[in-house]
Amino acid sequence: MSWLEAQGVTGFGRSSDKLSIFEADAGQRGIIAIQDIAEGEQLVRLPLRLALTDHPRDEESNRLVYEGAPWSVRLAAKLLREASKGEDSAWFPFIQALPTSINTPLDYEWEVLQQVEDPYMGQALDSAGWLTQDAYPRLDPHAIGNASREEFEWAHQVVLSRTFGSAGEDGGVGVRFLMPILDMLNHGGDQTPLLLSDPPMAMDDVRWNLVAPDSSGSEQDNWEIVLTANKAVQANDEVLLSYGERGNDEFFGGYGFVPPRNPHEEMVLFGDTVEALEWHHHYYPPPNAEESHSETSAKYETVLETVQDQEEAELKKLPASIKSEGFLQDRKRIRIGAADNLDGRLHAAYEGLARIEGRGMDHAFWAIMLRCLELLQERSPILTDLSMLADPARNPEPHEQAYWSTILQYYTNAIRWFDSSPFKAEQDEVLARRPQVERPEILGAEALPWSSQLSLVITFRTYKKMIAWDTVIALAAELNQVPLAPPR
Ligand SMILES: C[S@@+](CC[C@H](N)C(=O)[O-])C[C@H]1O[C@@H](n2cnc3c(N)ncnc32)[C@H](O)[C@@H]1O
Repeated sequence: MSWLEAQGVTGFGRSSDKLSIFEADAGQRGIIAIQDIAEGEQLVRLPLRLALTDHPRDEESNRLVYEGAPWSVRLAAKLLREASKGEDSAWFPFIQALPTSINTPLDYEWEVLQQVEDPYMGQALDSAGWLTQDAYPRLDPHAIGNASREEFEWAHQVVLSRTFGSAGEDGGVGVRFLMPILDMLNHGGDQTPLLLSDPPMAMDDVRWNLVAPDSSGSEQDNWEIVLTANKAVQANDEVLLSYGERGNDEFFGGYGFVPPRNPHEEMVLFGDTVEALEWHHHYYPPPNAEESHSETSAKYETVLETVQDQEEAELKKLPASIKSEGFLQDRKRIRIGAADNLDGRLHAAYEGLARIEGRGMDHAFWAIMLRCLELLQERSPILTDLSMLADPARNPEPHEQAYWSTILQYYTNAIRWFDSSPFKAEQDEVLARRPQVERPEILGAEALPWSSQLSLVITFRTYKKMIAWDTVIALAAELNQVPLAPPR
């Protein structure tokens, strides 16, 4: 704390200040209000020079770290160089306060990770693991303060779970940084009361801003990070910061937690538009059986070109600095979100085909519903997951258990409702057109010992299934074949 004061931090560490660090279960820390806070109050000012930063023009990193290294590797290397200086590092007290172990899925048992069931999350975890494997041997020992592989893995996870980014001039990320105190704030994002499609409430209490010297009003000739209350906070309440409006993959993969009832959660339906069209062709062969192969290809090409032209036009509008290989790859993915949020490209592609093939204009909705049902069929049943989450022997926390019990009831009714609707038989018939694929035998989650890791994995995969079922139900309602929504 005296280090913070010496560095010019105000609003934190003295008995008169309104915020303090608290320690919760399993060594997790957070920030708590120790006095009532009013909305709009400026709470903490942190000089920017306190931050450990990375940006593309950082000369030291450009000299020491291999070309093309991602920002996370550059910042992890910088952290390790400082750590190797011990007490001589200007960041010694900050480094001392970092968690010694960071529990993200990268460290999970293999059996537990098999239960994720989402191939895209699986791929993301593989690439994150591969990135550290690949980076370590490429780093000169000087670049990482002679750190061991384990130390590099630790630093990389620290960076992935604690870095902030400032907005760049072109709309991308400018400077990425690790900042004492700011990095002690836990995430509170948007949260819905029950279903992911319900209206959300913002759970964050504070925001941070980068303030230039002349506009800050402070006497210091320094850029500062200023933490301000978004709303009134009562003494003894935890103070939360939103890490951003993102789907659960980023929270789970990078930070190792799954935010409850996140309205920004998404599920990938296809890797890209080409895959979506191939899938369509398998399930919905041309209505005219006489059609030649080249005629069919020409139709699909036309639709693909139209969608790709739109994609390119959208991409041109985005700042160059965000268009990394990973970003472009990710953008190709076709997702569904909560609240009936369909990817426009998928709808356009299926509607385009329906028009050319003379199918009903509802066809796109039927096809997207079918894809959700297929993905649900490929995974373990949602009701089994919900029964585990609602089981007091597994999930002793009363609020969570009560929530999952209500959700179990809702989806039990919803699935019963769907099964008795006209959609069920029609969609089963189409699904039967495709030969069943042999799937590897994976032990059911019920057979594994319950643990906090397994609980997170089951929670993660359940939210995906909720999104898929919500889409099925929303599309069924849209198609208006059934008069009532499932009872709540
Ligand atoms: C920026 S740090 C926040 C401080 C951290 N709790 C600590 O003890 O140092 C981010 C990490 O905090 C934890 N965390 C943050 N928000 C959380 C949340 N809403 N639920 C559970 N864990 C959270 C996760 O372990 C995450 O990787």
